Amino acid sequence: MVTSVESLLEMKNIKKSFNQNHVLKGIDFEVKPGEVHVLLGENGAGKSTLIKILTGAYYKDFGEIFWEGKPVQVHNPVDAMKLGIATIYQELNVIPELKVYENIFLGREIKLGGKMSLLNYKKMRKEAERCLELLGQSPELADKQLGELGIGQQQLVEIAKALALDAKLIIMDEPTSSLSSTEVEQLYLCVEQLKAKGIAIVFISHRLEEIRRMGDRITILRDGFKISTLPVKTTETDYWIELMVGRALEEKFPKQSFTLGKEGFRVEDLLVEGTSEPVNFTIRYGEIVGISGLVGAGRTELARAIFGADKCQFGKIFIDGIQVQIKSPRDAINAGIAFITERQEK
Ligand SMILES: Nc1ncnc2c1ncn2[C@@H]1O[C@H](COP(=O)(O)OP(=O)(O)OP(=O)(O)O)[C@@H](O)[C@H]1O
Repeated sequence: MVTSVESLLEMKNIKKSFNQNHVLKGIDFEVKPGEVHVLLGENGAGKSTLIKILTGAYYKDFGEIFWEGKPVQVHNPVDAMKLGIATIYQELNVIPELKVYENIFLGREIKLGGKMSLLNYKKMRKEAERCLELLGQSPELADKQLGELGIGQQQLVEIAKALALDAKLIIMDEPTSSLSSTEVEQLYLCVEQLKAKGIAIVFISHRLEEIRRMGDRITILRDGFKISTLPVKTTETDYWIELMVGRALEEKFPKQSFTLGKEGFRVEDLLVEGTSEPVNFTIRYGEIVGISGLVGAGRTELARAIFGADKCQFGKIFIDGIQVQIKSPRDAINAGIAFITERQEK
């Protein structure tokens, strides 16, 4: 008989409610060593709640968790850490003023022993170098001050921290949302190295090309139910989306012919706090204009300034060719501008 690869993690029939809100309604989720397992679902599908149960931030109402085939209880983050579960959050948990190796051992410093409890810097540095090398990084990185590194490298330091803890499963929650394209490539390479060492990765992402490139299997959640677990390579992206949203996709982008109207909105030399370059753009009636940039590039600040929620330092706004003064959201609403904000974190 051919036996399948043993599971690293099995979550069975996991249920969780917050008061009357049944968020997880009996989820099964399995991860094998050395695989990248993607969790996909619309906002509110229950991905974060499932992960928080796994990492000990929440406790399940019902269900079982098996780790390397044995039943386990994860009551708190320390339980998860002891099993070998590490999480890389979007907001990195690092101290810029410290060196890379000090960050890697933050809170778990290696002591020299003896009464003075002095720290064993040499050992920490050496161990940090080993973890960085496992990720394909230069060992010299261990001695750099963390604040001098870009976000991508800081994230790799978080992953090195997970390795120093002997993590067997690393959870990455939207890890590429703050990274430049070069940094994303570096993360892909690092994930390959982790996989080669048998470390499993649970990857939460909405970016379908990224899932296609990195994922081995994908589990799709919808409204607190597990809809399906599929191999990434042999299934179509449209099929994942259908399962995620719960309907067929014939109408994804219905063909339309459309003529754009005249200019309705114009921004001239708008200088927003925190950005160095003034912004200029126009929007015609019937047109959708996207504002793109990495996290921290000033996208939200620009939208807030246009809506009068933040002060802009300089610049002009025109509606139908007439300059308007927007000093508050009330001014913006009176001028016919509405603002749908990004989702508030709970
Ligand atoms: N601490 C909490 N108290 C009450 N309700 C909560 C809590 N945490 C999550 N929820 C609710 O659980 C549901 C699932 O949320 P969850 O964050 O797990 O979804 P998600 O799939 O991770 O979504 P997203 O992609 O937006 O992060 C939502 O309706 C949310 O409002």
